[in-house]
Amino acid sequence: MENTLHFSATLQAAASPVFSKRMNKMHCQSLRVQMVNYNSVATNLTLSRSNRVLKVSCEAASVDVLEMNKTENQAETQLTCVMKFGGSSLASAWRMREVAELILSFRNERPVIVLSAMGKTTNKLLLAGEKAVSCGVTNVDSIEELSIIKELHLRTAKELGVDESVIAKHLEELEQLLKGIAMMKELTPRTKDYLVSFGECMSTRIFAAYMNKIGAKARQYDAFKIGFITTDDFTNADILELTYPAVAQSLHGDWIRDPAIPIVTGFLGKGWRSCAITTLGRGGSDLTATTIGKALGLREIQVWKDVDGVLTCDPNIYPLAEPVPYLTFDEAAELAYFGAQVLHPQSMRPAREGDIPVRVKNSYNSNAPGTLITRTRDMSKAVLTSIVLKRNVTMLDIVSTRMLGQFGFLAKVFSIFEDLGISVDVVATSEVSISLTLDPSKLWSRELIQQELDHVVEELEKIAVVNVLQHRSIISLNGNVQRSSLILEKVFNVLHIKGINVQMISQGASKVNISLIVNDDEAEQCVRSLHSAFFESDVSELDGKCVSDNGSVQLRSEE
Ligand SMILES: Nc1ncnc2c1ncn2[C@@H]1O[C@H](COP(=O)(O)OP(=O)(O)O)[C@@H](O)[C@H]1O
Ligand SMILES: N[C@@H](CC(=O)OP(=O)(O)O)C(=O)O
Repeated sequence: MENTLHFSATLQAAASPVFSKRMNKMHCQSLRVQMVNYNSVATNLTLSRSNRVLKVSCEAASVDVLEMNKTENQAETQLTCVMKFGGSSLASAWRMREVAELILSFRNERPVIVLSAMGKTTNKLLLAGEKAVSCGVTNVDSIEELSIIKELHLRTAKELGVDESVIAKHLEELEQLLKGIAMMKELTPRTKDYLVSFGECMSTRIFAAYMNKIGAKARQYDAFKIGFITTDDFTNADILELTYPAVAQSLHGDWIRDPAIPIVTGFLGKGWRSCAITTLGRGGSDLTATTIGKALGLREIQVWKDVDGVLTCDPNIYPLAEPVPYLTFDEAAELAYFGAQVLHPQSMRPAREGDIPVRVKNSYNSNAPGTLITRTRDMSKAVLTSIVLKRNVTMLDIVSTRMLGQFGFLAKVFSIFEDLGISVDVVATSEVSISLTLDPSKLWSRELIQQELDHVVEELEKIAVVNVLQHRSIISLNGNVQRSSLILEKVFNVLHIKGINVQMISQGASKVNISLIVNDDEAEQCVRSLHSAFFESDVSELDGKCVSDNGSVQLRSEE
């Protein structure tokens, strides 16, 4: 019945709703799939992607086979994984060398590489842009950040033995752009995106040239030229569905025709109406990586950082933070959403949709196991997984001016936020009042603009008394909410001893998160104490004990 010839085929899935549906069900969004067993074009296709055989009997009579090549070696016809390296992994020529070595050490992988800008280049480009607004055209040459960016990239190219010409045009264009900004005396979100794109465009060009120089055939890609189609929300664009088939076609098509390691710019896209360069929000290269993973139906997505994986809390707040070995997509999304800088908040979505494991690894310590993020994990022993702090949050206490028993109050409040396009983070309600925090992450600066805040308050005051409380922090406790009583008991023990007053508390419907709102100036100390209580002691032993001033657990004093 089935023969075992291996074919690489390009299928026009859009032509067949039945087939598209099946492909979605298999989490195989890629239009290019590998047919392992093949009966006829019209019936009973059995498909596989990389090592996983996805046996699907498909009666898709209208599948169009656009292209079919018989391949002798099935193993080499597909890219296998995506490896993303952030700015922290790529800060210098030395780091680029190490990263190249690391990539090549995975002999059995055929990876797609996604790179961010080198080191702190994105921040420097933004600063240069801000200075250009007010410095005058003739002074653009002397903007310090421009000189630092030029020097870093030229020195890196030189140290790697790569011809400077690979970035010369970009450096020239960058200076022209800054002169344009100086002339216009304004830096719009659209211009900001064009400005920061130079970081990724240059890092990928230097790296691809270096890989070729050392004999590893590589091909550079600008994401905005290979089908990363986004909304036109400059500085925080969303990836559109069209992206998946387009990116799969570009990368897989080139790979089949002429295999070379793809080196893709992270963070960047192309606005579907404007056709201008957009960015996916700070840290957006993680999202580029997971998008490629889903588009190509890859086996694994690796994000390489400068820490041993996702940690139990931000190591900048508490250096004793430890790696979390396993997370679910939902847990990782929650902790990213609540401010853990280690992952982009939207990046888990494509991985979850494609059911592709994400591994967070340390490019400075590749032997560390890192964190594996998958659809499900064993939660039987999990209590608290991580603690995340989001600072400088604005909280609103909104009390209805009407009597008890009035209906429609909540609906009115939320319709005001909807109308003003402001999203709300944490909410707690009673019948006549609502406390909530406003989500600053939609905005480039991650801070709510005062004008917007004034506008919200003005609208809310038509129906309520509003108290604005600024400089608050959200401490988000991610873990097994099935054990919320145990978690809360320990939390309140710690906070009571520390004399910290919780101003609001919310247990999300997501069942992985409990959020506490405290004053900004108490928040870090609070995280440290909670970390000591939960991670530096055996939680099963915590019953009957409490947490001392330094956060360690001891017997209750009255016992
Ligand atoms: N819970 C956490 N786990 C790991 N890292 C965290 C966490 N919270 C904050 N971080 C910070 O995130 C950094 C890694 O993220 P990022 O700077 O975006 O890396 P990259 O530039 O390599 O993508 C770490 O160096 C660490 O300081
Ligand atoms: N360079 C961009 C995109 C990015 O993802 O960077 P990183 O991977 O270094 O966080 C930024 O700084 O936001």
